[in-house]
Amino acid sequence: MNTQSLSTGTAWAETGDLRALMMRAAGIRDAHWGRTVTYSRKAFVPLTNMCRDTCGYCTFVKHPESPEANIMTPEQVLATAQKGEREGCKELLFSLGEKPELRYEKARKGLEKIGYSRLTDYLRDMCELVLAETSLLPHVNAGTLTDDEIDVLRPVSASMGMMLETVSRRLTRKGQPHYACPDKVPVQRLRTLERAGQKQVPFTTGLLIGIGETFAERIEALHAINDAHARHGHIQEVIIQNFQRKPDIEMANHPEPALEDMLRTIAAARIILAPEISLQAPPNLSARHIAYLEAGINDWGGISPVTIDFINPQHEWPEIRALASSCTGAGFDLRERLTVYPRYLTGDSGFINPGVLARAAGMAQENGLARDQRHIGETA
Ligand SMILES: O=c1nc2n(C[C@H](O)[C@H](O)[C@H](O)CO)c3cc(O)ccc3cc-2c(=O)[nH]1
Ligand SMILES: C[C@H]1O[C@@H](n2cnc3c(N)ncnc32)[C@H](O)[C@@H]1O
Ligand code: MET
Ligand code: SF4
Repeated sequence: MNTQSLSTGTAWAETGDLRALMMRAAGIRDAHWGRTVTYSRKAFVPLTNMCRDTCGYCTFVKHPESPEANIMTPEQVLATAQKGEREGCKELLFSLGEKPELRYEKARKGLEKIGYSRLTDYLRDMCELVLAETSLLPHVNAGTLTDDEIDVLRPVSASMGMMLETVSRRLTRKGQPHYACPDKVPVQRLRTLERAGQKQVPFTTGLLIGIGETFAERIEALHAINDAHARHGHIQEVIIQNFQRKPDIEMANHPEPALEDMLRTIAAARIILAPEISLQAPPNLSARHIAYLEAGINDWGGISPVTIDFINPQHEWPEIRALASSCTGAGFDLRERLTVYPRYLTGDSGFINPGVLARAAGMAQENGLARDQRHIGETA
């Protein structure tokens, strides 16, 4: 816990000298993670774009009446997974809308047609299919989860995640991005974080920057994440994601966060969070990724050689070799990692279902990812 932030409010990060702040954060990163920056080679499966929420920034979601609304078939899921496998992916990222069947008759019918009454059960079976038919490790990003949903998904996934995004209740009011989004009520997000910890799921979370939150609210969110981690040890990584403007969203005219704002938030995150929590910012969202390294990140998240980023489709993934050479230019080695971090892969960690753990630990050993991840130049 950073006591300075508690005793002097947020001015130390919000208005203090930016260079000094970044250097302090980079020092913490260097001490724990060295000059290595990682990524996970993944294939992306947007299992469904139907969702009971209507976040003002989301371009991914489609109304069930829209001709673009869909649920991927098992054949489509498997085809994407196999394509990923052929390209050397080790992670299968399921990212999807939340509980559409609870709001829309049409979504309920769509699920019924394929034999399910609940999206989570279909997701579970698709994770199982990927485990049975490919070598990939499923990572589940399905938003808020109940105790029961975590129990259902835990045996068939290596790790899970949910962006906390914000702790601001103000953003759920009319006219705000989280208005009428039951899964974006901060207390529900915080409960999911806590449940994942209680159930020992290696967990990814993060902040969405620039949707109307104050700097103080970001600091509050970082402390909430760190406190949950202090209780359970389950937070493997925190993503600092900038809001991306797109023409087809409610927030089409909302400004994107400035680079300085991102850098201050990244540095504050590195200072507040326990050092073993990996700090991630997406490379495809900004041409400014070198500055993110200088502000203290050590990870780029999942990068796909086979699928587009369905959440921010206007941005292409950086070609992995090109990213490697720009990292080298900045004094960093780009290395691959698994979706789940090495500290959860010991037999007695208590995290991860034993079958999936055995597979992940085997993959880590085989590929030299158990500790110090493999250098990109040796793999490509
Ligand atoms: O390509 C993306 N991957 C996203 N990922 C995936 C992430 O890049 C990697 O899959 C994880 O780092 C695990 O390796 C998320 C995972 C979560 O658990 C929670 C939120 C996200 C958000 C994104 C995202 O916006 N775009
Ligand atoms: C998977 C994650 O993607 C994030 N997400 C959704 N829409 C956007 C956007 N326009 N810009 C940046 N991030 C976004 C949400 O925070 C979600 O949790
Ligand atoms: N619906 C989930 C969330 O918002 C995950 C994917 S968002 C495209 O957290
Ligand atoms: S961001 Fe996630 S929860 Fe919000 S509308 Fe999009 S899919 Fe649904």
